[in-house]
Amino acid sequence: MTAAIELKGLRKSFGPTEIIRGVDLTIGEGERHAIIGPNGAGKSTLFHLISGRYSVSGGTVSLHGENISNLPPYEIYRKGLSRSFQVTNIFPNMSVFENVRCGLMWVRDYKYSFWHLVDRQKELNARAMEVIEEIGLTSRRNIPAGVLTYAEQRALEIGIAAAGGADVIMLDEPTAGMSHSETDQAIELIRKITVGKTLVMVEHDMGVVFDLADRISVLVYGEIIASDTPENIRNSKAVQEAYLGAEAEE
Ligand SMILES: Nc1ncnc2c1ncn2[C@@H]1O[C@H](COP(=O)(O)OP(=O)(O)OP(=O)(O)O)[C@@H](O)[C@H]1O
Repeated sequence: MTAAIELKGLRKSFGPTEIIRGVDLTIGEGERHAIIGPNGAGKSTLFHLISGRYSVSGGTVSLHGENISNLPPYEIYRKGLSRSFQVTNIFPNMSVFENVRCGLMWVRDYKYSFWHLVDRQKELNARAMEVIEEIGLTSRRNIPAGVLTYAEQRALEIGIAAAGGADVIMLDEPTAGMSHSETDQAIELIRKITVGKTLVMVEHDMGVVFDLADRISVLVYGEIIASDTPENIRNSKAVQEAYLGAEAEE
């Protein structure tokens, strides 16, 4: 298996408290991988360590075999890893179209000269329209993004995360706060938009996780206690005791 992401002995402390306590994890290219675990297990922290928002206290993060530990997020992005945020980070006063186009301008290896931009106007516009079509917002393309419904904003955000051509997409709780039908639509969108890419997501909704993920890692108190197929995770006694069982009892 070729690794899209490889974590080796990864550690993160905040002051004296160690939150991520030696994580080893390999996520294969083209895999859809979910990270689950109880509240406070360190899922978001792990997410931020991979995407470069937090510096690592120990160990390494590799992207396609290259050590990216402690690189700034924009450099990691240029190397092909794109992430969304739990809180939407679109520009509310800009139109849907402009938001997507803006995301596209960050395509890795893109040259940021003005003339280069002008040259690529048509190509950019056409690609932006394709992305908007993919996320089902064609009829909403000219309205300010801030006017979209919550679910539409999340779809836009997922579209922007994928638009730049990154081959590793990280989504933090992509269906949080959605209704059942919105969640179903989001699952389909994520499936569609990540074809041929690697997906890493943190998600609380077990329906989403078991529906989308090829493999699931279970993080408990900063350690991965299991990393396996959905079926094996569902049947794992250790996981049930540490996490799923505890949830079922709630
Ligand atoms: N910047 C920070 N400074 C200090 N402590 C932090 C920081 N970020 C997270 N923590 C602590 O690390 C622990 C893990 O938090 P984290 O948000 O990574 O967990 P999580 O598994 O994502 O939780 P949840 O499912 O509730 O979102 C928590 O005890 C939290 O208080």
